[in-house]
Amino acid sequence: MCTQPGAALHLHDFGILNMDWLVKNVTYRPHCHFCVTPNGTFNFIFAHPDPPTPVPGKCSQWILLADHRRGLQNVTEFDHRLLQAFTLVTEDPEGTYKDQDAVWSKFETIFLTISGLVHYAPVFKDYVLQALLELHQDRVLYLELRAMLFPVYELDGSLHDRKWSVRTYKEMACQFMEQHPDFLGLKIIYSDHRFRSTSLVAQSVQAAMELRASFPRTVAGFDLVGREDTGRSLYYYREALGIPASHGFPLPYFFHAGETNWQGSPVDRNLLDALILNSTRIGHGFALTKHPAVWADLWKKGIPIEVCPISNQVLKLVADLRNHPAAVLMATGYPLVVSSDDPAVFGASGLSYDFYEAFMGIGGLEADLRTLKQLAINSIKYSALLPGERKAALHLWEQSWDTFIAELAGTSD
Ligand SMILES: O=c1[nH]cnc2c1ncn2[C@@H]1O[C@H](CO)[C@@H](O)[C@H]1O
Repeated sequence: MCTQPGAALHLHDFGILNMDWLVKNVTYRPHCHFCVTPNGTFNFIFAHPDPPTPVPGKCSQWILLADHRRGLQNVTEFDHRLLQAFTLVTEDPEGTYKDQDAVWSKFETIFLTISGLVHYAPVFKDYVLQALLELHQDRVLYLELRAMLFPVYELDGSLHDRKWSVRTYKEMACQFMEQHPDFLGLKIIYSDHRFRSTSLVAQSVQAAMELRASFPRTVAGFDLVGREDTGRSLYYYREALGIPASHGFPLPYFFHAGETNWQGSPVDRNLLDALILNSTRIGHGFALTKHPAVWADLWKKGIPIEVCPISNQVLKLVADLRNHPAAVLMATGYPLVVSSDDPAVFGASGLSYDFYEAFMGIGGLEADLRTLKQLAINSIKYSALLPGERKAALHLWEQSWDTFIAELAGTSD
């Protein structure tokens, strides 16, 4: 199914582009080294002439990948091993990931593993362009990216700061838009991990305010990411998250909240704090139906839930999509947007697969073209686009929807 999904509002920086590209393109570039950690996972670095010595006990000596491949009998098998290290895909998911701890552990390891590849400046730029291409081919017209903005490095080890990364995201998006006038760019939701100390999160909130002030059209706001069940609650960070308001600085929040199967824990209570902290949208909001009062209040304020069906299945929040809480939300008319979270890590791509799942599994037997249309319109309506940008996006989307319908009518003749 290649519909007109509109905007992708819930995506994470380096989980969006097919991991095959990292294996086949990036690891074949010159000066790519790898080492192996005591747990058997890979680390990568691009460096010339020599990479810095790894911290003893943390990783083996660096090995130049080109040399390593030259010495191998079966390069395809090695590349397959790399690909397996970059995704959650396995032939035996139930056996491989016995519980949520197992799947989340590998999930976080993947982001660490690919970090040395994607944070190398030339790769970083190409990643953005390639990812936009993949999403654009899937007819996504605009995206909002949760990005951690870790330092990006050059071959000589010099580092770029967050501002450089935001500027580069912006430049790459502009470059892409010049070649694809039917694409409307991206915005960044700067994100920190919910495992960090309160003082570090306070620093990140301040950094978010500075970034938002410097790039008001590119930086949409701030979020806290990472596994909620084992991470810290929004309440835990209340002082840090109160900093913008205490300065009279309107920093929009886009919180992950209630991405849990539990009820009555600080984790599902994140929904309450997301409401109190005026979150613009809620990521996942899986626990929402267990909190009718919060549900009603969020609804009154028009706060949409970002639903990521494949992510919820892979990370084991839902066994049967037909019982996804979003089915209840959709049946009641609660505003939803569908997104794909980290499609590359899940072995999917773009946004279509999640639209398909939402349509087939969550929408029920009466889901039809109107469902798809509403979801796409929601993705533009609830985006962080400015009013003028939103109007343009809606106009562009309507044109592509009309073409899509005409094509559909044509094929059924
Ligand atoms: O579905 C999700 N829920 C919570 N955190 C996530 C999800 N997907 C990705 N990340 C977080 O984003 C970081 C990479 O930018 C990952 O390290 C992971 O913690």
